[in-house]
Formats: sequence, C-alpha cells, structure tokens
Amino acid sequence: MPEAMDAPEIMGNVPGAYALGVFRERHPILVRQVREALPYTPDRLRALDALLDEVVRDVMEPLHDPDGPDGTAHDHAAWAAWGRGKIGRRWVDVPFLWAESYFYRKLLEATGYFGDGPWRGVDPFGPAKQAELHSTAVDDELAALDHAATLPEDERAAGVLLGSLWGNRADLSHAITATGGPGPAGELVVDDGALLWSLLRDRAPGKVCVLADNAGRELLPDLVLIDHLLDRGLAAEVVLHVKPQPYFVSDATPADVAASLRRLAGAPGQAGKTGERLWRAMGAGRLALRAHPFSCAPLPYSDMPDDLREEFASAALTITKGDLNYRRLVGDRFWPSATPFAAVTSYFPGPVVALRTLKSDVLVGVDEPVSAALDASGRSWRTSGTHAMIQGRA
Ligand SMILES: O=P(O)(O)OC[C@H]1O[C@](O)(CO)[C@@H](O)[C@@H]1O
Repeated sequence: MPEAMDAPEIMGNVPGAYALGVFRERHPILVRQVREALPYTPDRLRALDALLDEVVRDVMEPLHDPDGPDGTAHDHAAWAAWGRGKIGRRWVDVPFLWAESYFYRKLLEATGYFGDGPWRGVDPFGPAKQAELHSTAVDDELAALDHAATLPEDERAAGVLLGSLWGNRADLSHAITATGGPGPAGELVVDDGALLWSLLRDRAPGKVCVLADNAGRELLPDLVLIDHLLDRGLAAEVVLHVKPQPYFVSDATPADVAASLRRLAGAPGQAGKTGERLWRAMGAGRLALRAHPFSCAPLPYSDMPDDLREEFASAALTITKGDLNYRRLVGDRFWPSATPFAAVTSYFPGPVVALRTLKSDVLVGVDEPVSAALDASGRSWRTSGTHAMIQGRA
C-alpha cells in the first residue's frame, strides 16, 4: 500500500474543515425542510423533532430497536455492525462519510420510510425533486438539445460529456447552504476527457457502468450521455446504478429514473426522441438499472462486495458521477492534492473515470503548484462546485 494511503480520514471536528459546517448548518436546516415538505402525522413530526435535537446536541443515537414500530428495516444488523465504536459519539468525531450516511439513514427512519405505517416508501425529498424536474430551467435545458443536434459529431460528444459533468453542480443538498443556483460551467482542474473517449472508441463496444448521483438536472444530462453512447455504438449496453432509497437529498432512485424518462419522452424535439430511444433501450435490456444496497453504504468502494466487483471488472468503463461517489472512489481523506488518482483507485477492478464538481475537501491528481495557486486565490474552489474534474485511469 503506498505511503499516501495513510492520509487522515476527513472528520467534522477538524477546525476549518468543510465537514463541520455540514453538521452544524446543513443538517439542522434539512431536518426542518423535510418536516415542512409533506403533511406528516404527529408520530413522524415527533420523530423528526427528536432527530433535530440529536443533531443539535451532537450525539449519535442508535437506530430504533428492530422489534419496535420502526423496526422492520432490512438493514438494522448492517448498521449495528458498521456503527460499532461510532454510535453514541459526537457526529463530528467519526469519519465524515460515515456520519453523513448515518444521518440520511436516520432521516428516513424518522419519516417512517421503513415502517409499517402510511409513510412507508414515501420519498421525503420527493416534492423538491418533482419541483425541479418540472421547472422551466429543465424546459430550457431540454430545448437546448435541439441546437446540440446540429453540431459536428466531436463538438456534440464534448457537449454531452460536459453537460453530464456540470449537471452535477445542480444538487439539491448543496443548494441548501450554497448561494445562487447552479450557474454556468466553471473551470476544469483535471481534464481526462480524451482518455474517456479513447476507452470507448479504440475498442469494440462493451458494457459501460454509470454510477449515478443526483436526480433531475443531473440525471437528465446523464441520460443524454447514455443515449449518446448507445446510439453511437460506443457502448453495447449501459448499466445505470442508482440508490435503492432516498439519500443525500437528491440522489437518484429507480422512481427518479422512471420520472426522468417520462419527462424526456414527453418533451418536444430532440429531448423527446432521446427519451423514446432510452425507453426502448430499457425494454430491450441494453439499458439496465441497478439499485444495489452498497450504493447507500457508508463505505468506500474499496470495500465493495464481490458481485459489484465482478460487475465493474466486466465493464469496458465505469463512469462515476458526483462528489459523494468521488469520495467513495478515492477514499474520503485529506490526501496531498498531487496523490496519483491511479494509485488510490488501483483496487478498482477496471477502467474508471470520475465526473465531479468539487463540493468537499477530498482531492487527488492535482499538482501542488496548481492547488496552491487556487488556494491562494481565496476562493472556496474545493467545495463550492465552481470547479470540476474529469479524472480517470485505464
Ligand atoms: O451530489 P454530490 O455531488 O454527490 O454532492 C454531495 C455532497 O454534498 C454534501 O452532502 C455536502 O457538501 C457532501 O458531503 C457531498 O459530497
């Protein structure tokens, strides 16, 4: 194991670390927003208030007793095992990735998502996701596909890739405390776009896995990219991995994929044609959907189970979307920025490219003078989504 693999894990209790603000500011706001988003019944309101109190007191309580009213969840045993030595401590005193995952798991429990009552399976982030999917901003983005269709092939390919990349900036969890909307595309700090295309163009079309991130304004351009790969014969099949349950506010679930495909297929022009092709690809099995439980585990991909390892090993390319997948891919650690991407992803069983806008402190593969100059600029370039990377290895 390279020496750099010992970099310290990101925790919320490191002064100045971005993670601290997530626990102190974002999570309380989020619980309050969820409380108002749906007409929750008194039991759910009490549970949400208890979670808010837990977040404000900064002590992680266990999940409810498996024999209790909320105890029907399939994953109690897993969380009890993952949480050994962590539950009972302060949210900020355990690894950031772990604690954030636990927070979203607890939020679902509080809303009754896993219970036997009427709130079972109701996405607490559903209203926000639906509002975004049916916004005029999405109308405009879909209409822009008509112009994209007139571009020369290379420009069009570059456009669909950048659309998917910068779609990651539109993230409802980040929007909670960020100022302003997604805004225009910013700066690329790493651009391995040529590698991505060569992995797809220089060999017979194979399977491409896409590890999706957010629904709505990110998933739509991801689907456009997937359509491009299938339609241009760059992929024989695409496997789209989404979350089995609501997670990190806007992360895509199978229901969100269905809603996005309906949105695309119902749109005029090129967007509608794209939606119809994808709909047919889904029916023909060329576009497959997976919602593996590991997608919501509080663990890095280096701990992936054997079935996922086999899936990625059999892929010509795996594309990971977004900040959280990046954290899980390279390890959520304070790496020196020049740490090679290939070294920290050497465990990954096949070629992998990450499309990510930068929204948290983890960073690899950026030369020290470059990161030092950006740090000196005084901008919060590592965490505000203004900068992005296409970073991969064969
Ligand atoms: O949607 P993305 O790109 O995965 O980003 C989510 C990010 O937002 C946060 O939840 C809060 O910043 C990060 O922890 C996480 O990495």
